[in-house]
Amino acid sequence: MNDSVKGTKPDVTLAGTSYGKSGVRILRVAKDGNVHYIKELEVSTKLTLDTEKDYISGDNSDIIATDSQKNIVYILAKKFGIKSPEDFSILLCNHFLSKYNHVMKVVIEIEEILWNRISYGEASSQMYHNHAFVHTPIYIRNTTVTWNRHEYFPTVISGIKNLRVLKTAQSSFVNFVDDEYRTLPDQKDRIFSTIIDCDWEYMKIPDIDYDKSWEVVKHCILKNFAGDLVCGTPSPSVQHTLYTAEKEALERVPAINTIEMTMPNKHYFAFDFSKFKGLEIESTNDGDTVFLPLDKPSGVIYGKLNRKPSKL
Ligand SMILES: O=c1[nH]c(=O)c2[nH]c(=O)[nH]c2[nH]1
Repeated sequence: MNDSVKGTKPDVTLAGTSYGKSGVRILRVAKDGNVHYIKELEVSTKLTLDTEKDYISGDNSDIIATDSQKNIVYILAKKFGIKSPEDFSILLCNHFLSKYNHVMKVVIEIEEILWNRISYGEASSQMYHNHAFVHTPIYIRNTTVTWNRHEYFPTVISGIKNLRVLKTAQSSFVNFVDDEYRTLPDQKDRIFSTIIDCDWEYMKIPDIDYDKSWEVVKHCILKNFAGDLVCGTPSPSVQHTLYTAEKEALERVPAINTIEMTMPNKHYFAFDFSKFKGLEIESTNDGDTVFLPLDKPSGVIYGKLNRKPSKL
């Protein structure tokens, strides 16, 4: 037999462990008289213990069952409410670390399922329903909070996922490398469409208003993509638009340390009408026109911006 498959006992070391419950779905209703407020979350918990005996020798005596972890999510939500996904994650981390001395690390991941109050009426006299909501899955709000036992405060990462946007003006892409591989002409006026995933990490400080910060980052992304409501804002490339959005987010939310974003370039190419000889259809982007959405391939543009350490 070949040496590499002989039945010798390998010398091994357990290089990493964690265990928990994923897909813990919860809806919490808070009632202020007839006016109800809801939060729906999908939570995942992960614990790392200070022993490995559960893995190595089958001794379960230190295991906090994943079923118990799930129960803790419901009990803390009932007792303390859900202020924001980030605050609730911090609460859960804190609970696991303070209740169980042998828990060394907690990772809580949450995705929020977004509902808006049902409303009727004109914009100026909009009326909002007391207790009926409409699902608004136009993006996903997510967070990952990691707390190591010996750290004073956890690492809080917040994110927005699947934010799909499109604009029909103020996007160009010109002056890129012109060599034997290039077929793409300069595009002075193109469709710009992308599905944004963005994550940002906060400084390790308490009392951050996570809801407000999240809204500001979302606003920075949308504003740097779309610009002024009437005139828009020019985009010379996906790269530059991504950078300006991240830069404004760091300027406007001092508690954010670092921000990263992926903007796939979902291509929409002008349909080529030039082959239809007898139809006299203009084949330019001027005036009304028709585009071909291209599913694949798409460009993938990524950028991460860190705040420079202060010189103080
Ligand atoms: O904004 C863009 N950036 C690129 O890097 C690129 N590459 C490409 O083919 N089209 C585009 N558009």
